[in-house]
Amino acid sequence: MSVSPETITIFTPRPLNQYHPAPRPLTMSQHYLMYNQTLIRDPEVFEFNYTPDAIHYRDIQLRQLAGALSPALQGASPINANLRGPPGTGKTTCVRRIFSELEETSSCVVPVFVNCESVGTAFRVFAAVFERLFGQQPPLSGIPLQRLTDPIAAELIRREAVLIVCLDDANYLSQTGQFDVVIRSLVRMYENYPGVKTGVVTTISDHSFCPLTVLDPAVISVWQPDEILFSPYGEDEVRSILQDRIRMGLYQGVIPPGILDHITALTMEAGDLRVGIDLLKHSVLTAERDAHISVVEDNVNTAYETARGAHLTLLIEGLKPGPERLLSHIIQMKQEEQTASLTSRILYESFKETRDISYTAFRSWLRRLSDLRLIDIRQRAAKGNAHEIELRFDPGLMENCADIN
Ligand SMILES: Nc1ncnc2c1ncn2[C@@H]1O[C@H](COP(=O)(O)OP(=O)(O)OP(=O)(O)O)[C@@H](O)[C@H]1O
Repeated sequence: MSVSPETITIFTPRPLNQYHPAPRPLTMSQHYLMYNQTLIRDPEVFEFNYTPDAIHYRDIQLRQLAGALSPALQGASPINANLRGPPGTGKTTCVRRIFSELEETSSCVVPVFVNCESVGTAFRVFAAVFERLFGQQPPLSGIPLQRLTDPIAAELIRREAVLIVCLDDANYLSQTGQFDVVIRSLVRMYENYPGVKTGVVTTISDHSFCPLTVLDPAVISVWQPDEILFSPYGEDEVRSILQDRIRMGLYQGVIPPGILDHITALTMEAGDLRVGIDLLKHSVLTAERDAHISVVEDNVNTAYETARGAHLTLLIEGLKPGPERLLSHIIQMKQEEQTASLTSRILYESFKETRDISYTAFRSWLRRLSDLRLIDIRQRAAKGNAHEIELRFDPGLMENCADIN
């Protein structure tokens, strides 16, 4: 929420220019902030679930998603959509935007957003739908799913409404073995409850997760989603998105151009826009703490250490047990310096001694670690198919963040 001059009180942050009384000559003390000054105009802008007004570089994807869901506005079943792309490429942001437009446009569309990382079962998915429709949690847990789907279907029919559920980070449902049952229960609802219309939007950032391998053919034939692809942002795109956040969230001049370049470079290195947004926030807080009126490189570097650790911990915690064990193995080999250069073949041979694993599964776990930018896989020049494996961060730091071994 932005601060307007009318709402300023003694306890609310004031724009910087109100702290510089014009008549007094400039002194060194005016280059430093008072205890209650802030460089942040709108803290909301840096919250992780903030939906920006302008979603740049995603016009095509927004149109595709809107096109798939728009039949719901006429009371018809929407087309299911599957949004795929690496973390931080704007999938969730695009869904939230289209969902809020649907809600503004029609009361006969009920969009429900479910974060599958925290909601891992069909029961909890339908409990979220129940809560959205009735404004309260279902009375019981541990009851048959039908005790939820019956009232949900009746309410949808009563309202003549179309239900659209977004399963954000849907790949997590496969960890609990619930992907098939959740998709099946949603897309085939019309069979048990004639007249009910539903649509499903899935977002998937795990490159190695292929829904078709875990879905029953009978579910696949009804699900049939439009595939919407989200490619990683280039450096100029990252800079411009961050620039936009700066304009919305900070006072003018707080991030000098050279500092934005530095933050952009670090964001590209981390491979996730979230790191850049987090860096902006933490660099500014560090600058405030040091009583600067603009961010300096040291503030960014200090903030980067914190942001990088937090980001790494989140990434590693989100891994499935298989890739996590493989990462742990790579860290161990790197720390023990068993080999000057670690090729995928050497790694496979060594990892295979610890567990029975096919080369195909190994390659897919390796690819997952690379997609998350935890490792680099580089083709070795003039060495046929040999690939070299590098950790993207210091092994000690990775071990600390993951607490794995
Ligand atoms: N095109 C964009 N314009 C402005 N902000 C963006 C854009 N794309 C992403 N963001 C911001 O980057 C952050 C991460 O985006 P988002 O959560 O949508 O990514 P995601 O692809 O869903 O990631 P994940 O797969 O990890 O869930 C959010 O703060 C979001 O506001």
